[in-house]
Amino acid sequence: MHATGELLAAAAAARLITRLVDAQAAYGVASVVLTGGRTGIAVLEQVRDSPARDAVDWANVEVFWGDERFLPNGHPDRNETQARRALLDHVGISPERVHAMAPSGGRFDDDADAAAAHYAEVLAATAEHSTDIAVPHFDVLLLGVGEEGHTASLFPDTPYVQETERTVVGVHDCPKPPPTRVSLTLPAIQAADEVWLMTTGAAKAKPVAAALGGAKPVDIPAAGARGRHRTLWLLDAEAASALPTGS
Ligand SMILES: O=C1O[C@H](COP(=O)(O)O)[C@@H](O)[C@H](O)[C@H]1O
Repeated sequence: MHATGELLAAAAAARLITRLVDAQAAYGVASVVLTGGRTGIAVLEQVRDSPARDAVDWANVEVFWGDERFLPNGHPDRNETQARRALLDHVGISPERVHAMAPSGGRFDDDADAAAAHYAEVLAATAEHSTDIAVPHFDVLLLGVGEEGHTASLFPDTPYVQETERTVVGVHDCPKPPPTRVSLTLPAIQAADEVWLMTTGAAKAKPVAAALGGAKPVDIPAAGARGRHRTLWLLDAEAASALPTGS
């Protein structure tokens, strides 16, 4: 737990740099799944501004997204646009290693389900053969948490959070704008080696306490986000304020 959101973002950025360096030492290429949201983007800005930033060989980082707001290419609210501005435009990423989810108005026009099916194919194309789910090896998958407990674009009490077959879904009628999104499903998220849930602010205290208190994913989707080897909650004091003392 960190005293402020700013400290949390700086600490998470330092962890992320280390995780990517370690993954590159082990495999040559590291892979990260990015999140949108205020905290997720603040972490990327901190990576950008870190003196340790170029300890990472950015040309050998595969970049994916956990969810996307289904908006036109370059829209300021797209998670991709924000991640590019915060970090990707500032480091020597290989364009072919950046796997963004499709925008609306392009190849798939307004069909978010088709965009999701295409992203599932992108993931399957480099899937690990050692697992039974068609996604690549993800070293670290970053997530935010919404006020009602959503994570990626999986909202409570929806069929999307209960999906067991598909790795990517088009998400409709979201309670938080924009209403149409594309999201990894919980099985895809759970295939990552490490899942880091990062959030700040008093409005997140209740969903954080519920998720860590054993809520069902259908009620609090963040409760279902777990990594194969590690699940890390990175919180500021306000977001941690409803947790039992000593946790
Ligand atoms: O819309 C989204 O919101 C969540 C949480 O965002 P925050 O601003 O409350 O931190 C984020 O995790 C997700 O990627 C994004 O699409």
